[in-house]
Amino acid sequence: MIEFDTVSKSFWTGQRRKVILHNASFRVEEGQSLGILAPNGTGKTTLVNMMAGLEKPDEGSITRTSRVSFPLGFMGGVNSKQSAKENARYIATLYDLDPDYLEAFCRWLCGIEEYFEMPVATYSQGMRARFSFALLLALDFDIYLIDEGMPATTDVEFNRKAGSLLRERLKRSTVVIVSHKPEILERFAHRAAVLRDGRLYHFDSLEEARRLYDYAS
Ligand SMILES: Nc1ncnc2c1ncn2[C@@H]1O[C@H](COP(=O)(O)OP(=O)(O)OP(=O)(O)O)[C@@H](O)[C@H]1O
Repeated sequence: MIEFDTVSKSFWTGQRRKVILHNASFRVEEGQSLGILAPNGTGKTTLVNMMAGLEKPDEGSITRTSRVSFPLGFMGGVNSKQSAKENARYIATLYDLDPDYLEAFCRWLCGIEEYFEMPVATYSQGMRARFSFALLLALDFDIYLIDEGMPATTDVEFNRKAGSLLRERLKRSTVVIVSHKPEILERFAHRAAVLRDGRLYHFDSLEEARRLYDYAS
């Protein structure tokens, strides 16, 4: 479970206070995937980062009682001076996994050949995305956080392998996905919320959420 209790978050832009969340209280229970619709720039990434524990609220508290993933696509936990191999082996120790397994899994899924032994700083954006996606798939979480849908890389083989693994994983996990496109949420969640002017409006169905979203856009 992830629980937000009277959470507020805003940023000072130098001219005004940009409110992301105002006094929000809600829960994400295991088994109840949630899609959050929000226009660009309204705070999707900030919200997901707070759920992951990467960003702190200004006020209120966030409690996690499940294993919550880092956001799909997040590279913050990867040391770019080290290779994918070194990163994978180190991250395995943090999650109490067999380093040989994590290394072999990421090597197989990424398909980045000799770059697997080179510093992550030398990778293309696509190679980085593949590596972080592989790490997320190698680890087992109860709740997966997805910012703007599945990152489609330009590598067809990777998309095929990672896409089918992710779909399998998500069948038995809970997903929180934020997006500005309702059609992206459809594949993952039935319950939905709309983030608007710092407030989260919750609905039992995506259709209802979509009505408010379309109306207010
Ligand atoms: N550290 C910060 N300082 C000031 N403003 C910030 C900071 N982080 C985010 N913002 C602003 O807060 C707003 C929400 O940012 P966020 O990245 O969460 O939105 P988003 O909905 O994910 O955006 P996008 O759809 O464009 O990726 C944006 O206007 C952004 O410029």
